[in-house]
Amino acid sequence: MQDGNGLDHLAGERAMAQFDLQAMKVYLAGGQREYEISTKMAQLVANDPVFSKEDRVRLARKDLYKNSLRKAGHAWKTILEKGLSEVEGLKLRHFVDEPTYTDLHWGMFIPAIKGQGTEEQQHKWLPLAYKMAIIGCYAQTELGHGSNVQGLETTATFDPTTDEFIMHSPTVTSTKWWPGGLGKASTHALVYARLITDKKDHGIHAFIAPIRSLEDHTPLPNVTVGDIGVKFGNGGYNTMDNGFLRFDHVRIPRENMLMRLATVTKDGKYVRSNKPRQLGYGAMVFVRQGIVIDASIYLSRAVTIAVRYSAVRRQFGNKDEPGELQVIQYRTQQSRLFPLLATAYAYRAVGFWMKSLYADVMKRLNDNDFSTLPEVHACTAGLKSITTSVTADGIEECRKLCGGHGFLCASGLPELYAAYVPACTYEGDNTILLLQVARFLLKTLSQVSKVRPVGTAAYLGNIKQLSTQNCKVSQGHDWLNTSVLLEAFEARSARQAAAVALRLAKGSGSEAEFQENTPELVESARAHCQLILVSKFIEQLQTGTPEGIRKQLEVLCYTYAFSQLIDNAGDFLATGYVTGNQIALAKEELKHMFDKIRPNAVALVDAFDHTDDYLGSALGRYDGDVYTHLYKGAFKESLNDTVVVDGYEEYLKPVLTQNLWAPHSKL
Ligand SMILES: CCCCC/C=C\C/C=C\C/C=C\C/C=C\C/C=C\C=C\C(=O)SCCNC(=O)CCNC(=O)[C@H](O)C(C)(C)COP(=O)(O)OP(=O)(O)OC[C@H]1O[C@@H](n2cnc3c(N)ncnc32)[C@H](O)[C@@H]1OP(=O)(O)O
Ligand SMILES: Cc1cc2nc3c(=O)[nH]c(=O)nc-3n(C[C@H](O)[C@H](O)[C@H](O)COP(=O)(O)OP(=O)(O)OC[C@H]3O[C@@H](n4cnc5c(N)ncnc54)[C@H](O)[C@@H]3O)c2cc1C
Repeated sequence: MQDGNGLDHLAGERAMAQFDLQAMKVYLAGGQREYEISTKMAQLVANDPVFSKEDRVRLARKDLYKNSLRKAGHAWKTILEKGLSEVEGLKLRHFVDEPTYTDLHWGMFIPAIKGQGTEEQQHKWLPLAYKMAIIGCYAQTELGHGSNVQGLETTATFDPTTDEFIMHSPTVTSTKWWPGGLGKASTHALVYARLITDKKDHGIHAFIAPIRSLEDHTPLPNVTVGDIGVKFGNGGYNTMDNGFLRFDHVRIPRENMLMRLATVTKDGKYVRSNKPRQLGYGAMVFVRQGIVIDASIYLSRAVTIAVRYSAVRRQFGNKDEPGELQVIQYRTQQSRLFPLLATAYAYRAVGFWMKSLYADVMKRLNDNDFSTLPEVHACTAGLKSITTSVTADGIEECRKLCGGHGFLCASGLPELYAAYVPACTYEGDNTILLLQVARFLLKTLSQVSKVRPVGTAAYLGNIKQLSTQNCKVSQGHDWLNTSVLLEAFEARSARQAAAVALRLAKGSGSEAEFQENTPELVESARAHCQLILVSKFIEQLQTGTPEGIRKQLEVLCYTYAFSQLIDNAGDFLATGYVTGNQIALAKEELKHMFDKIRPNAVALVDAFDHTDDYLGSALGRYDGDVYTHLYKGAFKESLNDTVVVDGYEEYLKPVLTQNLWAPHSKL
């Protein structure tokens, strides 16, 4: 059997690297300490058979789910027994690499209580949640409404005679539908419902509703709850018990309404705090900011697989070189693959920045400074939208870049895609989120003469200059100036936003006109987000990047920016800021960047430091021994458990042995 020469090829690839691999690993991990924790947790998971990912795509749903419960339980036990810190625990969960109920418990239930609960409520619920004596989920979406949170129908009606809320699901469409962890695991749900006091509807508020017995896990009286069914793909998101939930006049104590933003008194009086009600959406902001770095991780996994495999795989050849060519040598392969590699790096850098942005807004909120909240909302919503869409498409592109073998589950790519693609929908449908960004841009522009825009919208303060001056690039290397690049992205975004704002301003202000312009609004939001991504990638590079990796990061940064410029050339050209010739010059520069990436490509994906266990891919193996493992893998296929397939006697043999023409066949 041919071993594909994989080992030799990747060793040769690694020898070509022109940067400090270790420094890059530390940079991508977010620092030396994070790197050490990551390495330790990756090994811990890889060496523990309970966390094995083998056969995940072959398990029936019940077994898959039970196995995922086993892993989550074992993860929690490991965290406790080893006394792992929060950061270590999160890393452990990361390497277990399976969506599960604990994600929603730690990722949304707890943050929502922290953000919306009073101190007293936090003291009551958080200790229980921290020791997992209760398991919580985030029950917002209903059968009838997901994006339109204000349209939710579940009611929480206050009964002053008993000092309780009556939770009720009045219609089929009011059934809670989708919450992760709700289906089978949760004991409590954070329910978003319409608050009604004295027949008055005060809109959507959050309530903690016990849903399952803490004794035997059975649903509480008048609670109907279960799993919504099998989802897209094998394995993938099917380890999660997304659930449905209905209440039939279920009573919960008044104190179970989270009362930091609004209160209902014992006698039924509704009192709003002076804090913005948007803080009720805080858990979504928290998760959205985290999704950006997650996008980088998912994309980097797919890119690692595709780059390593492209260096191993050989097809055709040319007269000038002996043997067949590695497919990574082909320009078309590079032009599809290297921008994705650069994108994974870009999202990592921007993800780090998002963390600081989030930390800053939290500090301000604690000091009752709400001034940056709209910008942070626009930023988290927009970047969540762009990065998840690009990553989902990028994983699929990597699958195609691996040719036929990419279609096998052994490549790891189909399952990666299935697990990732719902990110385009959860935490806000990506189009809805871009429309939020567009509304923010319109509002900012409408106030620009009175209020100086700040943060990521600051460039809109220069709208006049950006609308009148054009791009000065006359030779390819003029593009290798970050201010020139940034100005191009700023001008394109400012002009797109101004154009649609002007069109709307000329109209009657009706909702119908707004709707008519939503495609342009979404495009302008995308332009704004692409500007943020490019500018923050540049900014991150300019702040203390170690010498041994700076050059490579610059190459990746230009690759990212040029590919964005070229992929969106239509928009750039339509704004009139750049010319066709300037785009052509950028294309040439991009090819030069590919030449610089090529010798470093394998090392650049090695720097993501994904273990073979975590990647779970025969194509993306570190040693490049692809063919041996694809071949060995086939013998794990259950159809090959017997040499003669089950079903032969009943169904194959009769076909083979009847020896008759089909009665009406003309064959
Ligand atoms: C073993 C243990 C180990 C440990 C394990 C560890 C842990 C794991 C850790 C982490 C994992 C974390 C999470 C899990 C990962 C994945 C998630 C999986 C599940 C997903 C869950 C969900 O999907 S939850 C449901 C999400 N739903 C949505 O996103 C709905 C989208 N819709 C909306 O956001 C809104 O309704 C709307 C904004 C689109 C529409 O609103 P509108 O009707 O216009 O709104 P309002 O009138 O309500 O508001 C308008 C004004 O409010 C501003 N605004 C809107 N949103 C926000 C916001 N989020 N923040 C701040 N401000 C906001 C908006 O701009 C308007 O402002 P103006 O009035 O000024 O214009
Ligand atoms: C795997 C997964 C896990 C989830 N986990 C949770 C959870 O834990 N808790 C929870 O509460 N929810 C959860 N959700 C639900 C999720 O948050 C919603 O599905 C999401 O917010 C989208 O809402 P929707 O399904 O109502 O889509 P819809 O809003 O019905 O979208 C359908 C289509 O209509 C378009 N559309 C809708 N409104 C407009 C508009 N105004 N303008 C233009 N286009 C529009 C959308 O862009 C989309 O293309 C989960 C969903 C998934 C898939």
